Amino acid sequence: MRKIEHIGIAVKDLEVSNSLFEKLFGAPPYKQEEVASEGVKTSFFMNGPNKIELLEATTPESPIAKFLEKKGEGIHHIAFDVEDIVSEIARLQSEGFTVLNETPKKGADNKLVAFLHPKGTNGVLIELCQEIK
Ligand SMILES: CC[C@H](C(=O)O)C(=O)SCCNC(=O)CCNC(=O)[C@H](O)C(C)(C)COP(=O)(O)OP(=O)(O)OC[C@H]1O[C@@H](n2cnc3c(N)ncnc32)[C@H](O)[C@@H]1OP(=O)(O)O
Ligand SMILES: [Co+2]
Repeated sequence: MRKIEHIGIAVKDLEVSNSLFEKLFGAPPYKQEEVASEGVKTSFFMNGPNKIELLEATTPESPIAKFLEKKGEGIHHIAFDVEDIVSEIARLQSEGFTVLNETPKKGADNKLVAFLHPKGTNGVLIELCQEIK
């Protein structure tokens, strides 16, 4: 893991939060994208070394919907940039972490992603991201 790729924030209403974070950062989101497989629509701010990802649920079954129900709006996950997600998954599994999807899946912002169960990482949901070249 080389650096934080993005911090994911669960929000109830993406449009409302886009306006709020545009005031905070002084710039609009540089990208908005729906990831149907995750039941989310997202917007990305700060197109640099550390990004902010806002996520709104698009289905009641979405992990974001469940999270909002249980915990309300707030930091949802921390994503780390990895060079080779397949070998990183194998390494983490050998270290005893629970990888929620052994096969990397297509995420937002042109990435392959995988997640670790928060129970094994002191209550913090960790996402691995590999840039699709
Ligand atoms: C891919 C697009 C985009 C990208 O960057 O490319 C994204 O980031 S998409 C983000 C949304 N997708 C995911 O989060 C996928 C991984 N998440 C999951 O598989 C689930 O959310 C899971 C397994 C973490 C929890 O699902 P479950 O059905 O078990 O929900 P529960 O409410 O029963 O939770 C069990 C237990 O975990 C705690 N929990 C849940 N979510 C989080 C979280 N984000 N951070 C910390 N802890 C979390 C929850 O509180 C429960 O704990 P307990 O002590 O039992 O109350
Ligand atoms: Co993410």
